[in-house]
Amino acid sequence: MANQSKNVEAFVDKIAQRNPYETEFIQAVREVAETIVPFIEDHPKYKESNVLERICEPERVVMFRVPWVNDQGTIEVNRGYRVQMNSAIGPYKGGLRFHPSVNLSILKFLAFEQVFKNSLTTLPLGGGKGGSDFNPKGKSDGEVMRFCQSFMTELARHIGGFTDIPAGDIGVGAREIGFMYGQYKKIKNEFTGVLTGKGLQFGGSLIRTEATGYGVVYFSKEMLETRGDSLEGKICAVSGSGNVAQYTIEKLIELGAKPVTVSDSGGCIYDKDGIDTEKLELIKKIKNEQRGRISEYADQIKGAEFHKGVTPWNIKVDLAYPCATQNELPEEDAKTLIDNGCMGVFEGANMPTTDGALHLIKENKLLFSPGKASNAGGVATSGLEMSQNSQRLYWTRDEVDYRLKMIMKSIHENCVEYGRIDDNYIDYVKGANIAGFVKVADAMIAQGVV
Ligand SMILES: NC(=O)C1=CN([C@@H]2O[C@H](COP(=O)(O)OP(=O)(O)OC[C@H]3O[C@@H](n4cnc5c(N)ncnc54)[C@H](OP(=O)(O)O)[C@@H]3O)[C@@H](O)[C@H]2O)C=CC1
Ligand SMILES: O=C(O)CCC(=O)C(=O)O
Repeated sequence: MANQSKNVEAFVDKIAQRNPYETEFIQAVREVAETIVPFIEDHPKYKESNVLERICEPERVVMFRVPWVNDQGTIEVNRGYRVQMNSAIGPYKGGLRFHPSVNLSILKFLAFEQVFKNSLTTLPLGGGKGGSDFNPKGKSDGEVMRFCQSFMTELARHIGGFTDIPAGDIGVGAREIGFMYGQYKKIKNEFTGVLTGKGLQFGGSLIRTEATGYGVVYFSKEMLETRGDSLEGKICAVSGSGNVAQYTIEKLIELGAKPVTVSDSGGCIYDKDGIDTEKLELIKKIKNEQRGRISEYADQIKGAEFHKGVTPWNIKVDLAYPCATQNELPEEDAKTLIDNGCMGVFEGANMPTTDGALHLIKENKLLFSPGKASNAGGVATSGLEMSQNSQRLYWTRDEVDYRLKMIMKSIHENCVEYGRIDDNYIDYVKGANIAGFVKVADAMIAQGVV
C-alpha cells in the first residue's frame, strides 16, 4: 500500500514538474494516477510501454490570436486554443469553452478527461478540447458572431471531419456552433460534419441538446438500482442553470424525482416546492433566450429563495448533481451533504468535486460517479450525430434516445466490472479510469511508439 502511494506520488511529481502551475491538469492526472498506477503495477505491458506518461502529454497544442471588432468599432484580442490530446482510437473529439477563466491548464485537464470519457462511450472517438478566454456574457449577437468567425478562421486549419470534431461546452451553445459552422463552411467550401451540436436544419441530431443531462440521470438511475433504490421521490440539488443543469432537471422531473435548486455564478435558487416542468420552462427562458441571471427566478416564483454568492450544497437533499463547473464542490460542502444524509453525488460537470471532497465522499461510501462516466452521454450523442452525418440520414428522437440509454447502461456495466471493491461498494472512479484506460492504452501499444 505504502509502495503504491509512493509510486503514485512519483508519477504525479514527474507530470507536475513538466507542467508547472497547471493546477487543474495536475489534479485530473492525480485522480487518474491514484487508480491507474496500481493497475499498471499488476499489468507489466502497460509499464513497459510507458503508456500512461504518453497519455499525459498532448499530441499537439495549438494557441492562436483571435482579433475581433466590438460594437464600438474597437479591436479586441482574445486567445484561442485547441488541445489535441489523443487520437489512438479515433479523431480528436471534445468541446470548445468560451469563458474568461479559460487557460491552458483548464483545457488540458478537460482534454485529458475527454480521452477516458470518449473511450468509455464505446464509440471510436479520440480526445481533445479547446476554447478561448472570450466572455460571451453581455456581448451582442453581432459581437459573438464576429468573435466566432475570427476564432474559426484559424481553427479551421487544424480540424476536419476525420481529424478533429469540436462541439459545445461552457459558453458555447447552438448560437456559437451555428456561427462557427457557417465560417468553416465558407473557408473550406464543403458541407461536412466538422462540428457537433449543429442546428437540426444543417446536420444536427435530435437529443444532442438534451443528451448530457439526460445521460447523467440515466446513469444515476443505474447506480441507485445497484442498491435496490430508485429516483422516485428523491429530493435533488442541481447546480448550474445552463445546458447540462436544465436537462438534468428535465429528466429528474420525468423520472419522479424532485429537484429543488439551480444556480449560476451569482448564487443559488432554493425552491422547496420543487422545480416542475413549467418552472423549468422559465429557467430556459431566463438563461437561453434572455441570457439573464438565475436570481430572476425568485422574482417570479412564489416561495422560491435566492441565496446570493452561495452554492446549493448546504440544502438537505437525497441526491446531488453538480452541473456547473470544475471544483464547485469543495470538501466542506461534501461534509455538509454527508451530514445532511445525502446518498449520492453524480457529476454532470467535468471535475466539479475537489480532490478532498472526492476522498471524503468515497470514505463515507456514498454513491459517486465521476463526470467522465456520468456526463459521457453528451459526447456519445455527438458520436451519433457524426454517424448520421456520414450516412446522410436523420434518426428519430426515440432512436437516438434509445441508443443514448444503451450507451449509458454499457458505461455503467464497464464501471461495475472494473470498479467493484466488494459486495457492498463499487468505486466508479476506479471503474471509469481503468475501463477508459485499457482501450486507449491497448490501441497505443498496437500502434507502436508514436
Ligand atoms: N454541454 C455539454 O454537452 C457538456 C458539458 N459538460 C460540462 O458541464 C458543465 C456545464 O456545461 P454547460 O451546461 O454546457 O455550460 P453552460 O454554459 O450552458 O452553463 C454553465 C453553467 O454553469 C455556471 N457556472 C459557470 N462557471 C461558474 C462558476 N465559476 N461558479 C458557479 N457557476 C458557474 C454558469 O453560470 P453563469 O451563467 O453565471 O456563468 C451556468 O449556469 C461544464 O463543466 C462542462 O464542461 C460535460 C459534458 C458535456
Ligand atoms: O460533444 C462533444 O464532442 C464534447 C462534449 C464535451 O465537451 C464533454 O464531454 O465535456
